[in-house]
Amino acid sequence: MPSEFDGSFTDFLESAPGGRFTDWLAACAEPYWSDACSHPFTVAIGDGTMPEEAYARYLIEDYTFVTDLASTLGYLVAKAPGMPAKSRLSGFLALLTSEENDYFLRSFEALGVEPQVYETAAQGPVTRAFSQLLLKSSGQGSYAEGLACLLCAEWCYLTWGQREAGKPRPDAFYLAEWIDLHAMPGFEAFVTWIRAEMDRIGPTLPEPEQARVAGLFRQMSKLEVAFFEATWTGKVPGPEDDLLRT
Ligand SMILES: Cc1ncc(CN)c(N)n1
Repeated sequence: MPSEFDGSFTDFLESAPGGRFTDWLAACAEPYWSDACSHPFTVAIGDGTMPEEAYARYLIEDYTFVTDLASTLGYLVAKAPGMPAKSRLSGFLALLTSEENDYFLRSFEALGVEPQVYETAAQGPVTRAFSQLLLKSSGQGSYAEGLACLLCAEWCYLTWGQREAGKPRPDAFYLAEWIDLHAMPGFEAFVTWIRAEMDRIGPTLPEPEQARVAGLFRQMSKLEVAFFEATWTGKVPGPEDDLLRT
């Protein structure tokens, strides 16, 4: 778990010479970053204690999130500076809209969630806040801002996915495959690439832009916690909830 930090990247380098820009982002997002990666919902995916009802609730919300994530990737493909980055991002977009989409459809069927439910599901307040942040950052913000949001979402899932992959797989295929999708070598390679891309670009940004990028990563981490919390407990947070505040 990174220690909490609230200084600039230059300050961070003074305390951790040679430190990575992405390590600074994670440290600035504490405690939310670690809370997201270790949320009880993620542990229950791997240890076979996940209630079906909570997982169905999660998948319905997450399908709307992943739909907006696909649009986010479209914006990032357009903004990426050259072919190597466009190729990485579009490769992941292809995976999301094929293999991962297929995973959702098979899981909905197994859990008895009808197409009209997941195709027309209204987003709850957390997913709405997520979508606004993702789509605004990648559509109206800079490449670095959109990339910071993508990094947080995928790095968090790689972190818990790899941890849970160290245990025997649960019986339900929808839990076992969700772990595999987030622990497989191709996914790890993609997250390693996003980190390297952010580590390359981040240090070249002016300080106010670095701070904006760190703020987005922190807000995304907060929303990852709120998302797990809402699907785990079934409680819908109101506007007064700290996790929804920017
Ligand atoms: C909320 C959320 N965050 C991240 C991921 C990983 N793509 C996801 N499926 N859902």
